[in-house]
Amino acid sequence: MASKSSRSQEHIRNFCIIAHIDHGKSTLADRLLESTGTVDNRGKKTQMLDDLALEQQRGITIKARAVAMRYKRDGVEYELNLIDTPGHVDFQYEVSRSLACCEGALLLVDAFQGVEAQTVANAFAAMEHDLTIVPVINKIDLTHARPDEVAEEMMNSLGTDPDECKRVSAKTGEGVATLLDAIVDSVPAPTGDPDAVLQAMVFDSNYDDFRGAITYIRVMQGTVRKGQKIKFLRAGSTHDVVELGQFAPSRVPCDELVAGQVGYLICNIKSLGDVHIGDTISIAGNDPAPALPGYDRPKRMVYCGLFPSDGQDFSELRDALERLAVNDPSFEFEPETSDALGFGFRCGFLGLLHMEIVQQRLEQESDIDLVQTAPNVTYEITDKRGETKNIHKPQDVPDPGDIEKFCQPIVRCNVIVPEEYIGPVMKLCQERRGIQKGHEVLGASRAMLTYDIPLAEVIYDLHDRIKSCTRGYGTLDYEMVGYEEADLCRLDILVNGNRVDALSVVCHRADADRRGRAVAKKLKSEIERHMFEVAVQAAIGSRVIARETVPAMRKNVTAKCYGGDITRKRKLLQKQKEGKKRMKAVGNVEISQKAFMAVLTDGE
Ligand SMILES: Nc1nc2c(ncn2[C@@H]2O[C@H](COP(=O)(O)OP(=O)(O)OP(=O)(O)O)[C@@H](O)[C@H]2O)c(=O)[nH]1
Repeated sequence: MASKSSRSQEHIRNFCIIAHIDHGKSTLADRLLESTGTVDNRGKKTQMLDDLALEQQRGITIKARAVAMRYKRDGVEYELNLIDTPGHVDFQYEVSRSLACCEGALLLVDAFQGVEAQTVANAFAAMEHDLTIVPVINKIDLTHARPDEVAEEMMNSLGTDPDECKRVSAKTGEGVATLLDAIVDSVPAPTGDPDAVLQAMVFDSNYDDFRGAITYIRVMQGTVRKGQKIKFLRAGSTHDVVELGQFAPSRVPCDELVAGQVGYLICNIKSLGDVHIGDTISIAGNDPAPALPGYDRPKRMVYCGLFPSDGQDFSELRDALERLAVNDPSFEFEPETSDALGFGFRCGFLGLLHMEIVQQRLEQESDIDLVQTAPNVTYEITDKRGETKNIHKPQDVPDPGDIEKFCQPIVRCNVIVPEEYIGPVMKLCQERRGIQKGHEVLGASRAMLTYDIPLAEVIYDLHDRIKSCTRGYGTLDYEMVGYEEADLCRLDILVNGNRVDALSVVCHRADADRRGRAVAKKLKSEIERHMFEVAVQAAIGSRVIARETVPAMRKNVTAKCYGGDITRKRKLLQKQKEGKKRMKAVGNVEISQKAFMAVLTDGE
């Protein structure tokens, strides 16, 4: 039932929960919803803010969610707007848009794990948005909880006051009532003139099969009303407000949302592609409010090829990607043909986890068996004519003679490790061409190492290698810092002189010989013998740097059939014909899809 929301701003608090993965954001959100009576604990599903099937399956929060809670104290009713945000570095842009809609942040740290890489990254992001930070130590019910030490670590690494740290157990609910009072008393009320021209920030969106795009907004100034004509300033599109309201935690329509409030709009928008996170909403008429700062098109950091493992599923894969893009506009895809794998798509993702999640969702929601090529990054190349281009595919890199400047994306990595693993982690980062930028002691025999590392050296397996060389205790967080020139080259693979596009890679010139030899050796072992010698070469431009030879077949495979019964010969030739279907011809050489797979999916 629609209700007029006439909340005065002084009784509104907008805050989010930020933390390292698994430190308890979603569980604490459940407790806050319960303690304010927003949900009763009879009907609730745990982690009710994680509603994407994959979130519940993987136990991680992928999409931000907003919920309005009513909290009564001393006869006054407060509206507490909670935004639960993804903690993973891949979704940093969504975290920053959620922070921009809040005045406060609960900085949650596990009472046993202590400060981790994403704790630091998210705390710095909250400070950049001038949010009031409420330090919270969670899981104090754990046997090995060490809240005093963790409070010390937080002071050393984040400058928080140990006496200000709220100590809670999101599992048992201990300390949650005190935390609610701290939110009311510490987080400032929002400002903004409800009578000014409407200016609202889009901080999230999701797709409802019946109502289309649901746009999450924070009203910065003015008032948005049901039936009003509004404009998305960056997208340039205008829409009528069909429904608006808040989530508590399901949708509760109301007549208006005033400056300071967080809620949702429904405008019969059929595709999430028309809703851009970070966009500004204002009136559709003349003199709209100015666009809010901080809007940024999602930066795809990682690309890979996705191909149906069986050629017939191409159209199914296309339909599945289109369906997924409606609900997750942050990844992009375009058709690509590969002489190795046939028809497929080149996809761009926010990061490695995002790529994994999209691939899993595709395979779950459309049960297509996918082949994924090794992920790579976007390079910035300036040619001899001074023209700079972003290159997403290795085969599009120009020949060496036409390259003036070859730049690669660099990320700043924060690695938090127990002191005994500092040596192995430093060695690993140096092997990945990292430049050390910092070494901070965090107390409790832990340290934070900061390295600038090429993104191409991070995306494939640096996170796993850090986990394995620190027995799982190390944590990694990174953020883009820019592009830097490097001595890079395109390494090509030729079969009897014909370049195999799908096998071209970008690598450091110093690595090219090693990688060329390894790929040539692997491909040689996978290519079947022909009636002639097959030369497998690795080359940089016209310079061959490695060669392997597949010797010619010495005898005719059907020879042993002569004199044998005709059916056996026919069966053998039929088998050969079957085998041919899965072959890709490169010049006069036939290479099996298995051979390409062996090379394409290898991270080397
Ligand atoms: N013992 C104990 N376990 C907790 C507490 N809070 C959360 N947990 C557990 O810690 C794990 C992670 O909790 P989540 O709430 O999913 O953590 P999160 O930060 O939302 O994780 P992401 O959504 O992946 O970022 C779950 O198994 C929770 O049951 C607590 O106060 N005490």
